[in-house]
Amino acid sequence: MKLHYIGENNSVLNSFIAEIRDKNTQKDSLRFRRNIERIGEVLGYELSKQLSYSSVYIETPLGKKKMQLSYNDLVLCSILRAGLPLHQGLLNYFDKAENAFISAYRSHKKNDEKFEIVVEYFASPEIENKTLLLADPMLATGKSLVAVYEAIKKKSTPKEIHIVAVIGSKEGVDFIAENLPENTHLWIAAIDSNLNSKGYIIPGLGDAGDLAFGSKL
Ligand SMILES: O=P(O)(O)OC[C@H]1O[C@H](OP(=O)(O)OP(=O)(O)O)[C@H](O)[C@@H]1O
Ligand SMILES: O=c1cc[nH]c(=O)[nH]1
Ligand SMILES: [Mg+2]
Repeated sequence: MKLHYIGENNSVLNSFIAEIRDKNTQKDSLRFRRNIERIGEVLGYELSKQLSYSSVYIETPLGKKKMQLSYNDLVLCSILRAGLPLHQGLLNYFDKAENAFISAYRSHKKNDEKFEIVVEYFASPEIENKTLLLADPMLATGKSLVAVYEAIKKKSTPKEIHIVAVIGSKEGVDFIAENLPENTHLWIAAIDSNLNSKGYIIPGLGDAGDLAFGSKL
């Protein structure tokens, strides 16, 4: 897996990350969602530099200009719920991409901190031999992304995979590197050192799905 740690260098990206982490600013859920969307736009722009390009002539009212345009068949697949604002940010830039949605949630046994990932809903166009962009803001243990990849693999094999994540843990990054194919790229804005006993990223930001859409039962 090739790691692209975009937040490692100073840029405006880190002011969006600071706002989604900040316990006061993140109370504004509209701003939280919009910041995740803006991070999707920045990561999408960086990712676009790795796509395949060919020459195309564009006719202006006054002449012709040869330009390099990407020709990948993109499928943008996001993991519900927290993936939705990140999906919108990516779609703002990759406006011709096809779209897929998949659900993944943590299922806990009673009074147990251990959990397994349940993947249920999967609505997708054909992914075979296409460029798959898999979006989820949080990469904690990495189990959701791997479970989602296994579910997708049962149906089709993408040509290449680009994971787009906002905040990850070192452990989660290592886990997906071990369990996803070699031609996978990870585009990530921030990597934190720790996970707590409940599998939350420390310091992270809390629960991205709840911050974007409210708490669930
Ligand atoms: O790397 P992992 O340990 O698998 O954890 C990361 C997952 O947890 C979050 O989803 P969550 O289960 O909270 O669902 P939600 O988006 O509905 O809140 C997040 O959006 C990831 O999908
Ligand atoms: O830190 C975490 C871990 C999982 N899901 C989140 O939203 N945050
Ligand atoms: Mg959540």
